[in-house]
Amino acid sequence: MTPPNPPITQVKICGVTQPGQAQAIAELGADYLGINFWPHSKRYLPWKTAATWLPDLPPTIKPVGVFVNPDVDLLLEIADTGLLHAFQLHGDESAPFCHELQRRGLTIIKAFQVRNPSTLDLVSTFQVHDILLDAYHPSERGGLGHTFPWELAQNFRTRQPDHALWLAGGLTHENVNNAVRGVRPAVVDVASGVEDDQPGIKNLQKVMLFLQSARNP
Ligand SMILES: O=C(O)c1ccccc1N[C@@H]1O[C@H](COP(=O)(O)O)[C@@H](O)[C@H]1O
Repeated sequence: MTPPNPPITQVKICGVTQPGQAQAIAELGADYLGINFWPHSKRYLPWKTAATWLPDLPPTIKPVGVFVNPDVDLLLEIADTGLLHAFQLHGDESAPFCHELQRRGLTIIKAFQVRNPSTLDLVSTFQVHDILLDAYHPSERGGLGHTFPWELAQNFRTRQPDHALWLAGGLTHENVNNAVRGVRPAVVDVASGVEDDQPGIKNLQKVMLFLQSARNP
């Protein structure tokens, strides 16, 4: 379980598609590696492909699968392999759906797009320890590089201190410093902010700068 208040904010680099880049990101010291298993994502990687190289990653980096409205049987099949540390859900998954997966032993990170303060009321109906807050978009599911008002994330931290807050949405090496100082999330999560113009291909220099800025706020 992710500690709600780690001494240093942890970092997740998300939407990695190449094993060589995954290795390099692990060596740079990222805490979590996100792989996107949603077929409509620009960063999609089929599970069967990821499963061939996930076992080669060093144990210092924890692989997280990103899903949108996944099929339960697929999740359980993947969970049985033991190759993923956690399941990040970016769709309309209900509270009972998440609770049932947790009952079956899966670690769930439930993502919410923060539209306004009432989003946080919805979050409080989920008994899920790890909560990810991302920017709102009327039709897209994530990975867009948009920020949202971080005061709302700060309010969430104050109101729900026992949750591990994962902060996402438009983070870059230039703004993550302020985000960490202002919000004090357990984890910061970035996809597009460490890329140039090819989704799924990371700029390792940006990854390094992001790690430095997140850890030295
Ligand atoms: O990255 C994607 O393509 C994606 C698609 C569908 C759901 C989530 C996705 N990524 C997650 O979106 C947020 C924000 O990403 P960004 O840094 O603003 O590009 C992050 O949690 C990613 O893991």
